[in-house]
Amino acid sequence: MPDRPKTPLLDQVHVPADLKRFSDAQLRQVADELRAETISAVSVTGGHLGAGLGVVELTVALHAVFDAPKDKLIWDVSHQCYPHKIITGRRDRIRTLRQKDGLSGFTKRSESPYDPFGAAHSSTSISAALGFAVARDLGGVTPEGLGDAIAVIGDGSMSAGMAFEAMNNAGHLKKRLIVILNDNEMSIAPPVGALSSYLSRLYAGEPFQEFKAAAKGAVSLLPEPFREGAKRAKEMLKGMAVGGTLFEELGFSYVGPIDGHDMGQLLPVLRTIKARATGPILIHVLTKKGKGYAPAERARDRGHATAKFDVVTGEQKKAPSNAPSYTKVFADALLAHAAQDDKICAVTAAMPDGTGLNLFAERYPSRCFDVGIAEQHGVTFSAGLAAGGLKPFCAMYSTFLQRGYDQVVHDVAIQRLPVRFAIDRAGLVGADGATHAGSYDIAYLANLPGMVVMAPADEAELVHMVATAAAHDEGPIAFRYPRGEGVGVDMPERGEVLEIGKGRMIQQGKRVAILSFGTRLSEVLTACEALAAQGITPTVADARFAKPLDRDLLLKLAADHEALITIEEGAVGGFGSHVAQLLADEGAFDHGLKFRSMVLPDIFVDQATQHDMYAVAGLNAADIRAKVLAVLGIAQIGEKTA
Ligand SMILES: Cc1ncc(C[n+]2csc(CCOP(=O)(O)OP(=O)(O)O)c2C)c(N)n1
Ligand SMILES: CC(=O)[C@@H](O)[C@H](O)COP(=O)(O)O
Ligand SMILES: [Mg+2]
Repeated sequence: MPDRPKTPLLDQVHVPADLKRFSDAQLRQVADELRAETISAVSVTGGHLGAGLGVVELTVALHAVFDAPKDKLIWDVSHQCYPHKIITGRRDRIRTLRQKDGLSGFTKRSESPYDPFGAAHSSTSISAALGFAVARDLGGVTPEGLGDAIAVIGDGSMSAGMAFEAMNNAGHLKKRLIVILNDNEMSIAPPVGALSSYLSRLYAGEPFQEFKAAAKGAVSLLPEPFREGAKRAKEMLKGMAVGGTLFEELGFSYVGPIDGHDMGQLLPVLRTIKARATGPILIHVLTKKGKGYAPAERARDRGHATAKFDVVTGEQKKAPSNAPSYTKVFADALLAHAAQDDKICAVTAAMPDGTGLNLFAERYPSRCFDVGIAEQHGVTFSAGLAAGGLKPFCAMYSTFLQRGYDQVVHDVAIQRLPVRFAIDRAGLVGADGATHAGSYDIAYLANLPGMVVMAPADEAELVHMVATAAAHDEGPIAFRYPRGEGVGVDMPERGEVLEIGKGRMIQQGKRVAILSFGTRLSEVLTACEALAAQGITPTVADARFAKPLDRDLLLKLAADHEALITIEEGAVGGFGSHVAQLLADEGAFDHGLKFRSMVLPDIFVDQATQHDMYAVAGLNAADIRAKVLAVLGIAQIGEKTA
């Protein structure tokens, strides 16, 4: 077991109230110990390291000054919440982070009263905090009471429209509300966009102590030692073109920037604001992502997410890979098409590395657009690019595309614009858990008129689907693929354009047919090997398309077998539902066809390995085999037929 750091003061902190006994000097030491404990814990679990290290001092200061759980501390995205978890009664389980039956890697209401609001998708914290503030003032009731509402939001997350919708509303409502802008000049990748440049201009070249306190009276919110500097800063501000910060224009008092690693600044500012704030206030805190751990500070992503690692060397312990990831296969295939067709361009919403578009950006910088955390804009921007005659590949994680759904419907589908949706992280994703599961895209896309929806069974199929999407100019088209490695099949030299709406036969069998959509096909084939030992040979087909369906293939499978099973890595309402609808409409059930649809269960599956999550979902080879036996009425030893 790796050595645990010595943490004499932190050992005395079981709940945040324990911090109140400490002097400011001791709180500084608690922060140091908390940083060491965070590094130690993440070294054995892996996870989001850099963001948490950047807010260690802020976490201690907030909990020392405010009174959680009565005061509602809401972490945006909440990938920075590990230090918060350690000092809110979960230290004993911190080395179970992101594992099956362990602590979630994000805040979660069901996990602790100190997590008043769950998150994992970004830019929700100000809206939620404003809701708490209004509930407090209108006599709302929670078991812990309702005090201050404090949102901590990063500079990357601040770029999303939703954050500004909340600021706009909060400035209007004028409730006491505290927003802490944690500005580390980083998103997952270096942040992009005009807001990022604006934030940099707010503090460029000035010492932290010279607060730009709000022209509208925030100077009075500052503790004495800071007032003089603040007044000087205010004078300076008057001379600047901005005249006041954007946040002030939105109705917030603005305090900052302050050094988020200096408890000597954090504690007095927070105490004064707690004592005096009346309306909405934004505190601009400057931090370093990865602070205090050299390998994270040095890393390109500032230690945003890491595998397990050696604390001394920082070396990550990654399992060797046997096949390229789906992400890399997509990225390489897209590059090959982009080399032939200069109309191809690519859009990512703050996930260049995660979607593989970092490679595209390197090769074709003028045709690659990182729009920041702005999925709604990213989708409609892609629609505009398509309307303008380009061929945009809008690459987003399934779970984040949810945020741009109206744009998919209203701006893309209704106008039949040929946006190519490359949907990564489809299905269950593992350690990030339910918030990041790509469970719904088949259902929410396949119901849209004119939308083509594909899923590759393996990485070679993905290459064909990229080619198919590149060639498809008639309307929107989507292909979805999972997190992680492919299955290790031979790769085609170039992608082949698939016939829209046509599936393929994999093996001919009898009695039961299994129609797979996506990468469960390898589990189906494993199940078939086990069934072969029992003398059962199912027919297996790969649907390739959930929309449009291969009507001929479906009707043939229905006609030639006594049972048909569909399987997909998606929630109910997707592929299987569309198959059932078609078969019902065609009368295929009128003569006794047995039909089963294997989909994700109607629960949010908690984090575990992808394999274990699929076991919970009942979509692994053993479950498929059991389903085949059950539908054929062949009881397994110790089991009933279904
Ligand atoms: C809606 C949405 N899109 C994308 C992401 C992926 N994501 C997680 S953290 C992150 C960067 C956040 O940057 P910032 O808010 O500055 O926090 P930092 O990591 O710098 O502390 C991104 C893009 C997300 N969680 N939610
Ligand atoms: C917090 C967040 O949303 C991202 O950091 C996410 O965890 C990335 O997931 P991948 O590891 O699948 O890229
Ligand atoms: Mg940031």
